[in-house]
Amino acid sequence: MSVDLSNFNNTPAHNEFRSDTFTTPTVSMVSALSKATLGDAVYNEDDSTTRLEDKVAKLAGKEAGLFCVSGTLLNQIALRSNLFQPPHGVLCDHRSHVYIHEAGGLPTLSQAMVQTVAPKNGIHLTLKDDILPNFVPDDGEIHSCPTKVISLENTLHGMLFPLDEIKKISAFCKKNDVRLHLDGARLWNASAATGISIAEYASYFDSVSLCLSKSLGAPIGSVLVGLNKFIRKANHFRKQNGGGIRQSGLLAEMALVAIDDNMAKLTQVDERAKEIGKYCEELGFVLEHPVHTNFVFIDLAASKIDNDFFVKSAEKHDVKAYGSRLAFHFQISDEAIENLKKVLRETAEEAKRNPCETTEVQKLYNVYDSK
Ligand SMILES: Cc1ncc(COP(=O)(O)O)c(C=O)c1O
Ligand SMILES: C[C@@H](O)[C@H](N)C(=O)O
Repeated sequence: MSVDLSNFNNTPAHNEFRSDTFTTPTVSMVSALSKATLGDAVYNEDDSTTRLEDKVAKLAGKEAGLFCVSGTLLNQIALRSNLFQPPHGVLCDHRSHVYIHEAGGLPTLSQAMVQTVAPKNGIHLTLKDDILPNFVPDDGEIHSCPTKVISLENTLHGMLFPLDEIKKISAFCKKNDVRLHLDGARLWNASAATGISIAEYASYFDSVSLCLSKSLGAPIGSVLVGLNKFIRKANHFRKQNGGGIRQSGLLAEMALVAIDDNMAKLTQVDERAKEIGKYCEELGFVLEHPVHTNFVFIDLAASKIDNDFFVKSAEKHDVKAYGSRLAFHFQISDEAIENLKKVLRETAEEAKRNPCETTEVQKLYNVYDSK
């Protein structure tokens, strides 16, 4: 029976700059469904799922992997599995996804206090300037909440976390009985940009979550990697939170193709982001930080940009974009890049004509606008 899969070539993500989470399954991913096994993964009886978990664990040099439907669930069960007895704190960058975008999961699921730090260098946390001044030792001081996990993110807002700093923080954690977690939703991007392997990065962490549904293009899923004992406990918390998946082989086979097909496309995507970052600066825009990988963050206030004007111009030129962030991925078309440049030019002209002084925080999306 031949099935017409050509629809999967017409991705709605061709003009999508809101996020790389909008990437859609390719024909090769959907074709792989025919290979999927149909075991019940809650009983650990699905071969396709096991193959995916083993593949990612091997790539990361870890003993085991756990497939989950989202990076948010993985981060939260990973952090919970690294925590034991409250009072306990999780120290992270003030922009971290585990703090900003996971709906208060840490205080809810882990009863943890989040100790956020704004890095002095504006790019990434350092042991000396950021962690040491804010770390709370577990020294018996009954007024304090000891830091028991440090959670890093690489990339964070598309920015690379330097390996030499990771090494320093990891050594500190080991010396002070603190767990180290990496939100590696885009560690694929970091590895492609630096040439440092996933395993090298992961070797400094107790746990790493890796998303398959962003820059790699799988429709659903992330994999958590760590020691066998840790993954067994994380699986327990996954089930507790309704994350057990039955016939996940269908999703796993698409994710396996995503890894094999799309890792090689990441550096080309970064080049496009850097091209647009440079174009923004040539137009007189101020960027929030350098473009390291697949994100451009425009400082709307410093650039005097009226975000409403930007969004309306984007709509006019068939570009999906909002706010200060432009995300790049392998499914964006050349035409969309040219249309984005038109939007940026128009917005720059408007910012010169009518400099915008409001600094309204742009929501990533407004739930009242969606279904
Ligand atoms: C850095 C980072 N971590 C975790 C997540 C969560 O992944 P998910 O959207 O699959 O819950 C995201 C966003 O998707 C992210 O950008
Ligand atoms: C919004 C956030 O959860 C998502 N990870 C994104 O980067 O678009």
